[in-house]
Amino acid sequence: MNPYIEILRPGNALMGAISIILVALIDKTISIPVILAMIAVFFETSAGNVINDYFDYKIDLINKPERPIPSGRISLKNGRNYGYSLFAAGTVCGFLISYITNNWIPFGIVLFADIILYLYAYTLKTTPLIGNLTVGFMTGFGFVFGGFSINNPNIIITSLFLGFFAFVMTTAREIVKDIEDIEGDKTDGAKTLPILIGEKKPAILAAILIIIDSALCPLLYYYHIFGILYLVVIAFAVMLFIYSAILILKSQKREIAAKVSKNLKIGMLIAFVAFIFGSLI
Ligand SMILES: CC(C)=CCC/C(C)=C/CC/C(C)=C/CC/C(C)=C/COC[C@H](O)COP(=O)(O)O
Ligand SMILES: CC(C)=CCC/C(C)=C/CC/C(C)=C/CC/C(C)=C/COP(=O)(O)OP(=O)(O)O
Ligand SMILES: [Mg+2]
Repeated sequence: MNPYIEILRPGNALMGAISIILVALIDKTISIPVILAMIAVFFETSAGNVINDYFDYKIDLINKPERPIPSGRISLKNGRNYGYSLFAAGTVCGFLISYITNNWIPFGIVLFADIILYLYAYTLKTTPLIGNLTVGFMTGFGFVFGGFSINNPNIIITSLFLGFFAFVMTTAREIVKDIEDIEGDKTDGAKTLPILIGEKKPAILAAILIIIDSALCPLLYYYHIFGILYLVVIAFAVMLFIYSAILILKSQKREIAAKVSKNLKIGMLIAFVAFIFGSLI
């Protein structure tokens, strides 16, 4: 794959863009602001990933040497400038949404995302739990950004609901990823939770977050945000989430953490499908 595409982590960027569609599906609208919001989140998620790899150069030489920057396929300078360009493109999209809708909250949200995603990569990532909460919050905030871009009060409230679930599950996955990356993070002096208090307690915290999200997700049906098909499909995601929670409680070995991280990502994708089916029936 072209390194300038690979470094975007296009799968994640697409997931971020799809989170906007999921909100728009509930409102059953597709508009220029919605399309611009999808593009904005794609660019902001991509920018966050690129600037993250720029600052993670030393860690990734150990943890992920095959990535574009540590492998030398993209120079540090080009990686930095590429990240800045993506932030600029996302910001322009945010400005256009606000200009079209005459509502300056979306533009404000994108400017906030520019700052937070840069700060995460530059420093927040190495602070215990704050880094995990930052990524979780920004992931959930993508849904809220979609709600404000549609600018319908009912949808804004629903987007907050969806954002909460994304926030909790992504935070849990970030903690699991820190357990997986503990060796590389140690070389960079990162103060992640597993480095500070060992792997067991972070594993318990991640499992609690996963179980909370899984226990509360039927509320999206109970409050009529999604129809009955949502319940049928989300059941498969919940089974995978619960299985992941049990796995990480039983063992915090790197390969188990990697497997749990992958399972949680798959569960998130199944949750996306549940949201889509739940919006239709
Ligand atoms: C129980 C329930 C309803 C859960 C909902 C979970 C849900 C829908 C989560 C949404 C996640 C989302 C919108 C992700 C978008 C982009 C993304 C993957 C953001 C976080 O990525 C950061 C991560 O560290 C990237 O690492 P990797 O995936 O290993 O490249
Ligand atoms: C609210 C708006 C306008 C956009 C939201 C944009 C979204 C969805 C952001 C989600 C959070 C995100 C993509 C963060 C990027 C930084 C990142 C890749 C975090 C994980 O990096 P590390 O902790 O270094 O782990 P790895 O690099 O090993 O994956
Ligand atoms: Mg990184």
